[in-house]
Amino acid sequence: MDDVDQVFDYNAPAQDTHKLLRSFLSPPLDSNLQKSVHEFLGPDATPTPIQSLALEHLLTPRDKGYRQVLLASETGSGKSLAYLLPVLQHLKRTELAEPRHPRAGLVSPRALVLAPTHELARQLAYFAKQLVHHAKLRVQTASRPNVSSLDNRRRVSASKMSDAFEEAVEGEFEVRPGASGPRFDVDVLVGTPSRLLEMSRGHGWRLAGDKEVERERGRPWRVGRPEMDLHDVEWVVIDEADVLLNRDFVDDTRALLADAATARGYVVPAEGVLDYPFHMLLTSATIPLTQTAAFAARHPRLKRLVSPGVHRLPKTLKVEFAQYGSGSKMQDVERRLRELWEDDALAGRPPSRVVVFTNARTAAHALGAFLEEKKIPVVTVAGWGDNDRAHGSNKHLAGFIGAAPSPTQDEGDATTPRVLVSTAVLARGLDFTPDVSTVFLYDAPRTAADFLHRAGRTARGGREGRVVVFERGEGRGTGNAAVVRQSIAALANRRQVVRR
Ligand SMILES: Nc1ncnc2c1ncn2[C@@H]1O[C@H](COP(=O)(O)OP(=O)(O)OP(=O)(O)O)[C@@H](O)[C@H]1O
Repeated sequence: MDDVDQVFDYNAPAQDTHKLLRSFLSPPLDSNLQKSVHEFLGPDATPTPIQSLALEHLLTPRDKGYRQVLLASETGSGKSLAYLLPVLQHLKRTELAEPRHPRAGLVSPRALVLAPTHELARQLAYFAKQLVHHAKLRVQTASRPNVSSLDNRRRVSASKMSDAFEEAVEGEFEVRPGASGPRFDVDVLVGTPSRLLEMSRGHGWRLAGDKEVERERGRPWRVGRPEMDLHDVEWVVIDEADVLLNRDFVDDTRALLADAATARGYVVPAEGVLDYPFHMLLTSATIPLTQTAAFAARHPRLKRLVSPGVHRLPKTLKVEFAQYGSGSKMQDVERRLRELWEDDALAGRPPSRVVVFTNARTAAHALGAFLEEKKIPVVTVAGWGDNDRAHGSNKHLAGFIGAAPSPTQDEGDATTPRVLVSTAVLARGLDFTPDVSTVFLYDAPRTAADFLHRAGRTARGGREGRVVVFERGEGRGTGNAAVVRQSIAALANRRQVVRR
């Protein structure tokens, strides 16, 4: 695991949040949004520090023009609400004022929310839908990965479209504009950069001109019709920005931003300052030093709203270490699970749910199979196609994440999975239910960011949680275990600079 001082920007000054008002009523939030917030979080909910900062700076902006803002705070501190409230309020207030640019048959969103996985996109869309219940905005997900967008040739009537919007409770509805139908207004469209790019450029755009593909098919590749018009985009939110701007995602993310900017008449410079013609919000639980340099070059106006807890573990999270010896590590996991459930039974609690992270996909599958053999029902999600991952809904995560439909089995049923085994694929952004009070790190985390994000799937929203780090207790590998402990201790001790 890396040296935290070398990877995180501890000098990005955090704001002193003590002076900010701690209420969802002030600064003024529209009453319909207030109502939804209180329905969702309870009548006594107060904003978390990052939410106070966002309400203060984004709800009543002091500067004119398009803003570029980074919201950075620890995992589980409510960043989704922090950015959704200002975006939704702005969209509501301007829904009649802003001239739209209708183009028949295309989805025409006013805000894009980008997330690294389909699961997170669906969960965010579900959450946003709860928030606009009274404000009546239209939120949609574009994340369904298994449906070919060429299906869109099927024409959809206007009434079917609006029915489909109503039915899209879980965010499972695929946006399917008709080829010649009316324009397909969406206020907020949530999706992965790759799916959104496909909507902007047409299905299969990446394969255009690929000689090998053409040779295999025996004919030129035909790119599908674009499904989305980006003229009306006023907001782009990049959730988990440290991931979406890292080397795996940055090309797609930047390409989508460029498409939106171009659609709005801006010539995107290859180098130098990027003044996108829309508001850009970035969120992250970590500020990598590598990105600080990139922001300075391309987004010098970027305003950082940083909570003092950024780069830290949630205060309510306990860290434990479990040593394994020369025997089977999988048996150790099984033993720990059974001990946990025995403790739950003794305390009269329902058996806890546990998320186990491995580093490699093969290890996740092996552990999942081992536990199943031991009659412990498991959901394994380590890659494409696992457990219906591709089927366009979060049903495979039922019981583990809030926005998934409730499990159909009886909660006390011994066949209900209480263990989710996954890899990096579910380590980011997902808001696991309070039932997930324990996270196991089966493999030593490779980086400090991996550790923070995996551990941070529990102890969310101020709730208690526990992360158990499996480490080698003897023989080869103990040196690495010592390094991991040092890095975790450094994370606990290191403080963000605070601007007073
Ligand atoms: N003001 C609040 N009071 C109590 N609970 C809250 C509040 N705001 C959000 N929550 C709850 O806290 C949990 C975490 O919120 P959210 O998923 O937005 O965190 P996050 O900061 O985006 O985390 P991550 O960095 O892991 O993506 C959710 O269950 C949410 O409902």
